[in-house]
Amino acid sequence: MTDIIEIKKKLPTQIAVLGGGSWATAIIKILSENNVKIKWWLRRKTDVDFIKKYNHNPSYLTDAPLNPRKVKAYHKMNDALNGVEYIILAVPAAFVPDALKNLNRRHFQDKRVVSAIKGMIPNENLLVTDWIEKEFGVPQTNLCVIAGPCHAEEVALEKQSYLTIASPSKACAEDFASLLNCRYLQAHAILDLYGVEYCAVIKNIIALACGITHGLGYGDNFQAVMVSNAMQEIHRFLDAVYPETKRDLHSSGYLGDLLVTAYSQFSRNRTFGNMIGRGYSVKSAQMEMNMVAEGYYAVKSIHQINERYGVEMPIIKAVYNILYEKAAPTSEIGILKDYLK
Ligand SMILES: NC(=O)C1=CN([C@@H]2O[C@H](COP(=O)(O)OP(=O)(O)OC[C@H]3O[C@@H](n4cnc5c(N)ncnc54)[C@H](OP(=O)(O)O)[C@@H]3O)[C@@H](O)[C@H]2O)C=CC1
Ligand SMILES: O=C(CO)COP(=O)(O)O
Repeated sequence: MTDIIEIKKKLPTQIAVLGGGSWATAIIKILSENNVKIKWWLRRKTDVDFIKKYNHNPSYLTDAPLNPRKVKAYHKMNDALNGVEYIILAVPAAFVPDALKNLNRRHFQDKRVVSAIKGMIPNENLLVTDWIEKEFGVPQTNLCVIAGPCHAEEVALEKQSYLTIASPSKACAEDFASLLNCRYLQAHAILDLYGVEYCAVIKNIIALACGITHGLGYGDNFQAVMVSNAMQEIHRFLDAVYPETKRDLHSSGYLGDLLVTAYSQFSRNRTFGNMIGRGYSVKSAQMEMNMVAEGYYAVKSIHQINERYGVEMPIIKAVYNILYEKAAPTSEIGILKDYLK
């Protein structure tokens, strides 16, 4: 009996990763450092074939080698989900309903679901974990999110990084965090699922705002004040929507996540905002970027959710007006200037 338990302990954990972008690729690289088997679903058959042949993602983090003993690529999602303990979602939020449209509750039964997504499901204005619970009946105790200041590009370079794994279930968060710890990454578990998830969504909008102001010619002095004000904005919103007395917004899962995205050269949200500040239209900025800036979709959801709560969120309002109401960036940021202190 003891022998059987020991053998079971040594069996690799089977994990499905859904999504073929930079973050999915980075997460697979991290997980491959541990005792796991990864079944990786990508939407393009040509990408699946390329990975099988060359053990690299042809389109994102193309230099990161993939370990073929641990990683198998699939084009059929059903095959990728077969027999796994964890399902990691790494498709940008706006595409999640379409990507999962052929799945049902059975596919999620008795599995832990990890959202690596920092965005909202548009139209429904739901956090990804809320949507998964609603659509597939996954209990909250089997849900967690990956957050924290971590860009895929730095993971690919094995630069020391940290992640925060949040779940209302301590076991779920700790078990998953233990699968990520490796020589260049530390993951820690916390219990504030919604707080972390909302903060990760809103910080993308703030990074977009930082890009807009940079594009308009504002400097570091202005950005520092805006980021400080943004943290207060996040604080007010979370207190209204999901109050939690033990939440420490200064920790890296919240403030750290905001800082890295607001300041990093790798941030898609900041890059997208910068183009808007420099005079690109939303359409042309999207076409030029070829990667997804979640903040573009998220600002609409947060703006609409906040219509119910009425929290003072001048930065969110300015970004919403610029992206969805065709307001001129110069005048919106001009108005914002008077709010900030
Ligand atoms: N990149 C990062 O450093 C981090 C990203 N995140 C989050 O991870 C999530 C995924 O982002 P990321 O990997 O960076 O995105 P990328 O922009 O790198 O890649 C986008 C991915 O989405 C796929 N996609 C596009 N349209 C669809 C669709 N209709 N159905 C299914 N898949 C589609 C693309 O496929 P194709 O190539 O075939 O077009 C591609 O695989 C986001 O929520 C992001 O905020 C979180 C932390 C860090
Ligand atoms: O969330 C991220 C890093 O923590 C990625 O941010 P961007 O999507 O702006 O690149």
